[in-house]
Amino acid sequence: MAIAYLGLGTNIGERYKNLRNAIELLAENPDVTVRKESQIYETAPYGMTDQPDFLNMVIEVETNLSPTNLLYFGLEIEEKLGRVRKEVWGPRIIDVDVLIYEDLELNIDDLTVPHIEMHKREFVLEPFNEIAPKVMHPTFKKTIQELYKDLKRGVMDV
Ligand SMILES: Nc1ncnc2c1ncn2[C@@H]1O[C@H](COP(=O)(O)OP(=O)(O)OP(=O)(O)O)[C@@H](O)[C@H]1O
Ligand SMILES: Nc1nc2c(c(=O)[nH]1)N=C(CO)CN2
Repeated sequence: MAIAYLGLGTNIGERYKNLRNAIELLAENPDVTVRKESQIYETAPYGMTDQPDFLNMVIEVETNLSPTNLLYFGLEIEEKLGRVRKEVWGPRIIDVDVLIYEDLELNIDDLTVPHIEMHKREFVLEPFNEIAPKVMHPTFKKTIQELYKDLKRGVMDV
């Protein structure tokens, strides 16, 4: 069993329901146990700012799925909930990102773990810090709490 952290985001339709549906689908998989859920945060759009506000949260799962299969399962959930991929960073019914998977550092075809942008995103680090401040980012060798503090102070050395 591995511990992994997933970031969920939505800014179209019934946003609260989209998050609940995604968690329900994750929990229905016998190879995934949802262990912790952060609160739900309403966040201003990052990157492409001309789009509706998001609801974001981070969850901790225990899983028998490999990192790649966890990614694929997340993509399956996105499809089931009706996400149509239009533009990178654009509006979405649900986005499931694999943030951290144990202490693995992976850079393979369609998966980079830890998520390549996670340390720059308050909408990820704030909920992550709420449920798992002591988890170590394997590349930067800093805890989530440290990364979150750095981001808030505007430290750009990571
Ligand atoms: N850690 C990861 N978690 C989720 N997707 C990843 C990860 N690493 C690479 N990817 C790839 O990125 C693609 C996600 O594209 P997507 O359209 O969701 O990007 P985005 O959500 O707009 O941007 P971002 O991934 O920066 O949040 C997936 O198809 C997947 O193959
Ligand atoms: N606040 C917020 N902004 C975003 C988000 C998101 O989940 N929350 N996801 C994006 C694409 O991955 C781009 N911008």
